[in-house]
Amino acid sequence: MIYRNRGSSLLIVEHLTCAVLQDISLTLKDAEPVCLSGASGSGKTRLLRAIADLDLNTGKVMLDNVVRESIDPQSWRRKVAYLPAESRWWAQTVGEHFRDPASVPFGRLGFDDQVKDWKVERLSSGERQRLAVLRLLENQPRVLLLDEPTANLDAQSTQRVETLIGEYISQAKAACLWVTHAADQIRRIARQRLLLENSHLKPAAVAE
Ligand SMILES: Nc1ncnc2c1ncn2[C@@H]1O[C@H](COP(=O)(O)OP(=O)(O)OP(=O)(O)O)[C@@H](O)[C@H]1O
Repeated sequence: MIYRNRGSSLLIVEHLTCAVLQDISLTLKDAEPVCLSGASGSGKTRLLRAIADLDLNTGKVMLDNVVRESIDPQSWRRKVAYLPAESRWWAQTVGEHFRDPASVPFGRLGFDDQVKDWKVERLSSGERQRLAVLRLLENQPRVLLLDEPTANLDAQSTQRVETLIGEYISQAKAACLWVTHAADQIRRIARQRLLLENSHLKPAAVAE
């Protein structure tokens, strides 16, 4: 991945509290992906969902120094975008889930352009995962909250996703919090690593 500059603080979370986490603070800088790890059930998904304001939570969250409360919830969720581990699909065909399918770089994640005519019901879990990444990026988020985005992918697809997201983060000067357990992936992509343990977030070494 190519990272041009050292980033500046883009998303600031202070004293975030939700159903399963208390008093979590963190800062995400632009163009500096942060990997988040932690045991199963430690609250990684809950943390991402709380930052995206998808679950009830309290605390101060700021994007570009603007507090979350002053941005309407729909815009907030577009700017601070959560990619769930299992994506949701509601229309019949893939293309219907994109605003402008003709401009989506399907080829970057190994699809040809006919994929937009595919029925959603035929998609494998890995195809869903790759298409969900493209759908997320189409909204040009400022912050990417990624919940194990390559969990179902082979090595080549994983590399394609890492490269596409890395380029997006660099070019758009976006921030990224990426949940992963894979040590090799953390070494490839992380500028910083956080570990969620006993409801506390602590820094961890990128290479172990
Ligand atoms: N709405 C909720 N209210 C209360 N507890 C919840 C709620 N949703 C999930 N939990 C519990 O909170 C804990 C953290 O869940 P979460 O999904 O964030 O874990 P995780 O770290 O993402 O785990 P995994 O790596 O297995 O996906 C779990 O014990 C889960 O059962």
